[in-house]
Amino acid sequence: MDRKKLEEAARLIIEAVGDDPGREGLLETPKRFADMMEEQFKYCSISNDEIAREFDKTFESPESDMVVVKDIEIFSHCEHHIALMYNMKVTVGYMPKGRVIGLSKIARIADAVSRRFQIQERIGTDIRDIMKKVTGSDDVAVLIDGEHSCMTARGIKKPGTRTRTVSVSGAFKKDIELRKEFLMLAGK
Ligand SMILES: Nc1nc2c(ncn2[C@@H]2O[C@H](COP(=O)(O)OP(=O)(O)OP(=O)(O)O)[C@@H](O)[C@H]2O)c(=O)[nH]1
Ligand SMILES: [Zn+2]
Repeated sequence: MDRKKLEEAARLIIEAVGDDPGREGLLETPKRFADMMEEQFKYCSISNDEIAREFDKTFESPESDMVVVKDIEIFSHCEHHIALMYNMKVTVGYMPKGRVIGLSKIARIADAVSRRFQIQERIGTDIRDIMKKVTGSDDVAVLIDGEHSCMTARGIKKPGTRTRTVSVSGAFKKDIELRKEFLMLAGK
């Protein structure tokens, strides 16, 4: 990431809104802003294939049906306003095909794809597609429930409004009973 540009951008924003980047309280703000951007947008230039390789660790497992990891808390930034998406809970389900992924890796994948300019729908499809690559299973379902500050704190200002999105593939798309079972286990 280009830290110099990030620091310059922060200075320009401070000036543009009419404050003084030279006053004491703001002196270190460009550096802090660059730190924050590096942290929160770490995966902007890292592809889904690379994320899949980073978290590609699976274990042999006896035959099992659905695995569901529920309520993984994430946050992200909408690509339209760079506003915060917050109080987001991600639930991921899949049908293992002989090997299972370490549970923490599912949360790591959800966390990684959130560190980009995003829309909620794409967070879901990114997680689904990476899960397919890592587990070798086509049967993956992702449910996300979240709040968008661009809708709750600015613009139309409707606090409490939540958005739910579902991204499914394979058997979860074809088999309505399986999809219902996932939503039941997801507890929504
Ligand atoms: N589908 C989708 N839309 C999103 C997401 N995050 C933000 N948006 C929407 O992106 C849209 C951008 O609309 P524009 O009309 O270009 O921007 P705007 O004039 O600031 O819109 P308002 O929010 O209505 O004031 C808004 O309707 C946002 O609510 C998301 O994750 N998914
Ligand atoms: Zn927005």
